[in-house]
Amino acid sequence: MKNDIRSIEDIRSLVDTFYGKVRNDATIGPIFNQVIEGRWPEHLQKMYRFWQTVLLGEHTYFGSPFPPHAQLPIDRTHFAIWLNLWHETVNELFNGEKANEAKWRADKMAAMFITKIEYYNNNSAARPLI
Ligand code: HEM
Repeated sequence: MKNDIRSIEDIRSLVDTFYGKVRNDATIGPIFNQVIEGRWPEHLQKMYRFWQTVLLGEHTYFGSPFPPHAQLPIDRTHFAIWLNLWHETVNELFNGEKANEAKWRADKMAAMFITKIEYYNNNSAARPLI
């Protein structure tokens, strides 16, 4: 029986397993690796803080999630792969309310990112403020 996401150790295991899959994905892996290069440890630390804040209510992430994505060569097909790997990872490791919330939050954030990216692509003069 799988447990729910309850601690920072759970968040680390979720994030590490997920980005392990992301890095190996033929479509989205190279996009991450090109931008992040040798900064994977920092990126993972940041993502622990992000999900710790979102899921555990422990406010360790102070940032703006969208701007780093604004100029990436990504569209809904990339987000579909990202979300598929995220759902797969959450389901493999956890079960419960927080696990469901992790999937729901990612779905919502991805939808918001896609809306913004498509908007900026169609309005080349506009620049993301936040
Ligand atoms: C195919 C889809 C995605 C790609 C290619 C992508 C890629 C990236 C990259 C390259 C960075 C910047 C890393 C750096 O330079 O340090 C980043 C940061 C981040 N991503 Fe994504 N991402 C994707 C989807 C998502 C989704 C769906 C979420 C939310 C659930 C998300 C949340 C974040 C957050 C919170 C950061 C840190 C922002 C900050 O600097 O404070 N990403 N992502």
